[in-house]
Amino acid sequence: MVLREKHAIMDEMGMKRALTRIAHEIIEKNKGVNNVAIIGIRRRGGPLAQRLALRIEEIEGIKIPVGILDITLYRDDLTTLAQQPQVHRTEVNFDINGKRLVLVDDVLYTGRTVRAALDALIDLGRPECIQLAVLIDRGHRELPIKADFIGKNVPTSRQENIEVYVKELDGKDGVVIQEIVDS
Ligand SMILES: O=P(O)(O)OC[C@H]1O[C@H](OP(=O)(O)OP(=O)(O)O)[C@H](O)[C@@H]1O
Ligand SMILES: O=c1cc[nH]c(=O)[nH]1
Repeated sequence: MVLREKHAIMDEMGMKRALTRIAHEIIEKNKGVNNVAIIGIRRRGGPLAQRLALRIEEIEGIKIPVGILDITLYRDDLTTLAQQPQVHRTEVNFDINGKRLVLVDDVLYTGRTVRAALDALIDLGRPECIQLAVLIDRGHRELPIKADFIGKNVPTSRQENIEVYVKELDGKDGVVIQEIVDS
């Protein structure tokens, strides 16, 4: 896929502010964070989940459990993936039964990744509820999935791609919109 960068839609400060707002919204919606845990979807949902947990700890003074979910084996395009799927470890080292879970990802597009994540979570236990936080909602849903917490709504065409950069994996923070020149 050949991509041409069009413009930046969020810089480092914008990302920080969006995550701080989402942290406040999570606390408000759950009336505190006593029974709340955060789970990021690999890969970029992981660092975003860690940052949200840190922000919540700064605000509420409570350390909440954080996990990372690998959904590779639950994807509905597994049989059509060009390369062999790379399976990484799911790192959820706490009991999700009865927890109020916040699932975190960088981009929400068709909703298929979140669908797969829900499948993976249900295999781990029975949380009290699952909420969804995403940094970018770019529309074009193909499944009945909706985010509870959104950093930024970005209307896109299908000829575009959203790329989220996080310091932990990419050495910088930011979000850019790219044009798919050739698929
Ligand atoms: O709503 P969807 O249509 O499922 O799209 C959203 C997903 O797509 C991206 O992951 P991708 O599969 O591109 O892998 P990546 O995390 O390596 O970028 C992104 O990180 C989301 O997880
Ligand atoms: O634009 C998109 C669509 C899916 N996943 C991304 O990371 N970006």
